[in-house]
Amino acid sequence: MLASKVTKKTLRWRFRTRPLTFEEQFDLIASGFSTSFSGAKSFGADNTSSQINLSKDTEGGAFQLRRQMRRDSSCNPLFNQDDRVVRTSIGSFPLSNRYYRSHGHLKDIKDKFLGSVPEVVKIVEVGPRDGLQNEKTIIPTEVKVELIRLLVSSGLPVVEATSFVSPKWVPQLADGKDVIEAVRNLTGVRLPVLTPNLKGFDAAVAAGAKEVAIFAAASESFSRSNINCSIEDSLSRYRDVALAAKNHSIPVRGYISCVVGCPIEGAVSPSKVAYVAKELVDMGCFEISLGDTIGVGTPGTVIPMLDAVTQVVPVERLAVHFHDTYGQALSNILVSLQMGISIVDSSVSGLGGCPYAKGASGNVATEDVIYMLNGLGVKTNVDLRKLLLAGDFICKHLGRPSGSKAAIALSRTTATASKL
Ligand SMILES: CC(C)(COP(=O)([O-])OP(=O)([O-])OC[C@H]1O[C@@H](n2cnc3c(N)ncnc32)[C@H](O)[C@@H]1OP(=O)([O-])[O-])[C@@H](O)C(=O)NCCC(=O)NCCSC(=O)C[C@@](C)(O)CC(=O)[O-]
Repeated sequence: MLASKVTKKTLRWRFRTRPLTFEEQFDLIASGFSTSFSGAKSFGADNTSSQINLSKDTEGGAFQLRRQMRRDSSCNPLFNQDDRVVRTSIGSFPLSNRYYRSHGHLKDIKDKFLGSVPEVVKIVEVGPRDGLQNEKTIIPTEVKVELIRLLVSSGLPVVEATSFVSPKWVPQLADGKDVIEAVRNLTGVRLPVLTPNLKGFDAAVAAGAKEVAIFAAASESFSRSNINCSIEDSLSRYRDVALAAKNHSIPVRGYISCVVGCPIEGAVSPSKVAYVAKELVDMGCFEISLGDTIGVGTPGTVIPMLDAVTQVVPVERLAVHFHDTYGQALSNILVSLQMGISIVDSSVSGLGGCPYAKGASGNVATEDVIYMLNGLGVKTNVDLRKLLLAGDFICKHLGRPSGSKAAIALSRTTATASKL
């Protein structure tokens, strides 16, 4: 054991010859050594190095050992970080992705216990639309545009930018045209917008939108409260939108709200969801996002719903869209992945809710989803560090803490680590 006979000299020797192992690092902490990280190194995974400062109050007083240590990706994640730090309003984030990575043998275990969790998941960021549509105050257009830019720069492949709905119904997104005009030339990302009818579709295309989304519901009452018409009327309206989109070669995504529960009707039958999903696919939607609008679902209700929908729509064309009202979103996402879903909607900092679903709290936070997927070794292309900055940016603007537990914990963990 390292801890029992540790001296300044032996520590120096060990640090010089090789990085400390996982167990040795924990031994050090257990034996009363303090650790902190400092220094500044270049970007890039291969040539970064970390400086670990160790100190211990011994009989002879405190001594410090400072040593440059090559970064070792197999090390304990507590130490597995480079030392660039970003300071934000809610704390300091290490610039490295600070999370507990899966180890090499995970694949076997995953195969055994996690079923068909995909290797790559596409995240559809809905914060600028689903998140901001629910804010009490109107967010300035420049802030929305900057949020989208920050989200895009984090590597998110799809960022739902805004809506072209009636400004009387959703005044928060009345500036959809200005937002799209400002971001339409961003490259390497898809920026869909919500369009409830042909009027919205025409306005979106005129502003430069290259992808649209239509939104139906599996609950009659919710359809009337959200878009002021029955499910059948909405489908007929959406057929017109889908046809117009086809003529413009514009891809259409389809949403279904209330896939497990409705704020007015209660439980929603899986067969109803499957029916609407099939109709949306038949009219030309390339992807269907299944929304638990009021976040009441648990794996117990999500599994039968997905089972019914996957009978009529290929699983690779399905996305899940969970709100975290009851704290069930991540477990619902995990079971969805196990059932073969590989597209997940989420919202930075857990922004959101639906203005026509009373009590619907925020969407699952993108940071929390990425943290979980990173832990599972699932690729997303999203840089968690940059995502944290986007979340910090919007939370600062809104003047409230992040709704992402991972974002809050990462800032706290860093603060604690530097005090150890
Ligand atoms: C669907 C309508 C328009 C029907 O609204 P309506 O009042 O029944 O329609 P209307 O045709 O009688 O139009 C009323 C007025 O709105 C105008 N109008 C009509 N259409 C548009 C348009 N596209 N853009 C701009 N203006 C429009 C129209 O021109 C008219 O203006 P006026 O003559 O009175 O001056 C309305 O109910 C509406 O905009 N609803 C949108 C509601 C909404 O955005 N909800 C949130 C998004 S859904 C969601 O969040 C759930 C989801 C997707 O995230 C998944 C989940 O979580 O479950």
